[in-house]
Amino acid sequence: MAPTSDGFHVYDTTLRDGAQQEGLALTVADKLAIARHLDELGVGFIEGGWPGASPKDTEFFRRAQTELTLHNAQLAAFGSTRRAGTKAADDPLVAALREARTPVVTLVAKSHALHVEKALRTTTDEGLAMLRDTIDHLRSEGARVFIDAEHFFDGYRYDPKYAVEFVRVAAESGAEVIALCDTNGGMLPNEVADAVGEVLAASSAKLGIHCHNDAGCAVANTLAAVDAGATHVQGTLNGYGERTGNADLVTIVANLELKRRMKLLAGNGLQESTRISHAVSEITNVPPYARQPYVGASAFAHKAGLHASAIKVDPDLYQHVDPSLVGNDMRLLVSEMAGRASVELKGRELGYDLSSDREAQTRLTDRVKELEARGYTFEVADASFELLLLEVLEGARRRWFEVESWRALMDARGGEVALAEATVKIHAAGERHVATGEGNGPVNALDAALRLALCAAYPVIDRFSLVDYKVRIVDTGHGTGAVTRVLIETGDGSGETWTTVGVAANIIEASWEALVDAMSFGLLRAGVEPVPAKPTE
Ligand SMILES: CC(=O)SCCNC(=O)CCNC(=O)[C@H](O)C(C)(C)COP(=O)(O)OP(=O)(O)OC[C@H]1O[C@@H](n2cnc3c(N)ncnc32)[C@H](O)[C@@H]1OP(=O)(O)O
Ligand SMILES: CC(=O)C(=O)O
Repeated sequence: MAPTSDGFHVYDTTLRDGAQQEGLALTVADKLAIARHLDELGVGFIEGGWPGASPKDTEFFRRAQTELTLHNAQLAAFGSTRRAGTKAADDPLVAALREARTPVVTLVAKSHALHVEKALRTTTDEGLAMLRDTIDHLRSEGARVFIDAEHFFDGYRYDPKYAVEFVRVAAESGAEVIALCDTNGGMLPNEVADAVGEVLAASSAKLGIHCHNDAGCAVANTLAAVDAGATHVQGTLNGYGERTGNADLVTIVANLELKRRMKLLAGNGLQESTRISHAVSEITNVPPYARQPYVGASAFAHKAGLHASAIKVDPDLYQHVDPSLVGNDMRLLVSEMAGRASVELKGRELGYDLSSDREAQTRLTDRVKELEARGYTFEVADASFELLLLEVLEGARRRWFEVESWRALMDARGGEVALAEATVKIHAAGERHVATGEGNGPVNALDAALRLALCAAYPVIDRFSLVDYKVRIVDTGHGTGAVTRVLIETGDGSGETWTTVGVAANIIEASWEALVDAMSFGLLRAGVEPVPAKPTE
């Protein structure tokens, strides 16, 4: 039976469990900024952290009271139940939860009998008393209380009676939600579904699900729990989290909204999800994962020629959903696996209509395959591909300058390169330009010299800068004589960048080719007229 979305909770724990990811360290300002993005995404609850556990999280909740205006979400403070043998009213960490003044408090409590005995070093009766007492206390202070039943599924396997009793006590004490946690992330979907179904048969509690991805099943387990009757899902943006991460909240929600027809996010949240996922990556400084479902840069990128030929007829033939539903875009990749349809669609993406010129499609496809066999790669070098496309269409390479000669020298002293120097001689705008550049390496010096020579003819070049430079040996059988591929990313200060490729046996020569394409494409983008064409030899 399909679940309904009435009263269904989408609960985000990026700022608490997500922040437990190795290498992720958020400032209070970062946390506030991410909370605003999550609210814009339209989740129902944002777990902000554990007040009292660290000064930063205490500060986050203090500042949230005045600096965070949420339009869709309620803020939740996370913490544990009172310690064994104490009173909730006297527990300093419970006091910090009260002082966070959030509408919701989420308490983590141990639902695995062995963990109560071994980790808390107390009895299961005391474990249940800690749960009951802390819920009572926080409810009497006016908070809505949710429970994270830690290690629930392992605990259910170990001692189902205690695990079910835990859920019953939590619900009877007034907890609104009991989120069953696969804390160690080792469950499989059928195990989760069975346990959720059985607990629901034994209790009327509202159950939630909180999964980790250690067995690669976090999203599948979450969906299995929803199918079995859970009505509260927890996850993190981009699947951040301890070890292999938490269930990716956007993937969960996209699956439920698009495939189960549930409306879960406020407003048009789902359509904003790609943008928000990437905006949060900027804040966390964790590079976006290109193959992330729905929102990754490669999620709707098509490389195989046969796929492109079907997509040309109808994109749905090779896509499980329309990318615009999650704010993503379809992209066509041109490579040695391209066919005519690939280059036609890529051309369309770049603003060129090749649809009626089958012969040009064939020539371009053949040229791409021939160059890729020599080590070029066009799927990431759109700018070099566009220059190639124009060359095929026009029968000649567009040029903005003629290269008379170039050279690069290195001066090594005491075993270290002290200076690299390059001289470039070109003809542009009817004149000969000679420039010398220096740099910390020969490519850097060549870049400086070429830029200087070109600036005299085309002042716009001054805005161009090298953003990234990557080298790869593509023919590993030849040691130092192998073929080298260079990819250069160039920007013009507007935030837009373009990538070009060069291939040669010599790294400097490969870099020069990519640099020439980089400057040429920048001039093309800037609308500068090329010099009159010479036919391609
Ligand atoms: C599954 C999860 O991810 S839950 C979230 C986990 N997150 C974190 O641990 C991050 C924040 N944690 C912290 O800053 C610290 O661990 C604190 C402040 C919570 C506790 O610090 P400390 O007092 O130094 O103790 P420590 O880190 O060793 O934690 C163990 C204590 O917590 C108690 N404890 C552990 N789980 C629970 C629980 N669910 N309920 C009550 N007490 C608990 C243990 O019994 C132990 O108490 P004891 O010191 O009296 O023996
Ligand atoms: C509470 C929690 O994060 C867990 O059990 O995984």
